[in-house]
Amino acid sequence: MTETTYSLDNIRLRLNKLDDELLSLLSERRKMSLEVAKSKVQTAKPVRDAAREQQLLVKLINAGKDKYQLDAEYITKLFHTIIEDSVLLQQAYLQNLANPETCRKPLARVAFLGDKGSYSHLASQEYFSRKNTDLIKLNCQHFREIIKTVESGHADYGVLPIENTSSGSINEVYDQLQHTTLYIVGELTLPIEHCLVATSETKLEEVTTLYSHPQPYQQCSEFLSHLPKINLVSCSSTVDAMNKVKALDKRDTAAIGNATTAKLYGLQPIKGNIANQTENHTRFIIVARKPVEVSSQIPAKTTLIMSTSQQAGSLVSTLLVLQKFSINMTKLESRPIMGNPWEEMFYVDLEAHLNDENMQQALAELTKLTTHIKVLGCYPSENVKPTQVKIN
Ligand SMILES: O=C(O)C(=O)C[C@]1(C(=O)O)C=C[C@@H](O)C=C1
Repeated sequence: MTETTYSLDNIRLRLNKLDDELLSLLSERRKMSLEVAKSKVQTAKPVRDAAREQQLLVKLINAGKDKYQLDAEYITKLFHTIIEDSVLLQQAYLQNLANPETCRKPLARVAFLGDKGSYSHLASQEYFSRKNTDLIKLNCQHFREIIKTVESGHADYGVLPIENTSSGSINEVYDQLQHTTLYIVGELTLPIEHCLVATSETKLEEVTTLYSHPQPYQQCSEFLSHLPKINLVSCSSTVDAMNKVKALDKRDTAAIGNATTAKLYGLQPIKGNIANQTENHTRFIIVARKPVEVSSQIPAKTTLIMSTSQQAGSLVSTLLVLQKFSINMTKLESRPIMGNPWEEMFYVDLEAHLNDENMQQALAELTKLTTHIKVLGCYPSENVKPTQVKIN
């Protein structure tokens, strides 16, 4: 019996061709998503249609099982990504129609923390590429500088990390929002994949000095607790940390950062996946001098900042208003008010359009119950929650 010979070169050529066909089909699907968006402009239907997504996923899972021997989990994961892309594309189209002024700008000056390759830079690139906008990058050394650069008109937008799934809220950013005249106009969640990075010769056991921004350091605290002898040197950003490690070129020195960025700065990952949680994500907010209009066809978030009187139950009474108007709160954060010891400012993220009737009524009631209240912004929710399907 003759054995089949498998030529790797030949298989790779066939794979290349097939992958190219997949790309072409994905591009075709994107064009259709845009046609759907145009049809939804005419019919005023919401972008998201959970029933249609259910139907689609069930049909695909069954076809995968019966016709193609593809398992349900694989198909679900793949199509959650495809549908997320379709939703975000449609949202971007509708947002451009709702904001013709900004839509006409193919270039935006964007202020963010750190240099090329910092997580804030990656977030800025992803956010603005979805909007088909090229960036003029304005690197900043700290959060206050980002806010000031936008407030003064030197930048159109600022990108700020606001919370992380491992280390929680970024207090410094919340404190900056207390006094700014800027509005939140968008959000983006970025997966953060921390590695220990160093020069190519460095071994993990040799590392005694770690350069890091405090945030990644906190997010990797469990891994770092197993390296008790390590000394931390605090840096202004992950890129700053990598630059310093590269310049020192010492075998006992490492930084925390992203593997792709490390290569950009001549370093290598020596240990991957070092964050406390495998699902390590950071949510960024985008700030600008003018608020945005949010299309009523897409899910929106509204962020409020408020302070209540120092009486028992005063915070509870504000939360009851949200319950009364069926408004879902996705985050509540409290921060001290500078100069007023023991007084707190509350930041509230709501799943609501500012212009909705129930939101307006809730706002009117909240205004009576609070000593200070301000809308920090109403913006498209870019967190596309995957539709769950029951697989038998
Ligand atoms: O069919 C629609 O209504 C679409 O918007 C398209 C689509 C998809 O990409 O398949 C995207 C979002 C909806 O939630 C459902 C399906």
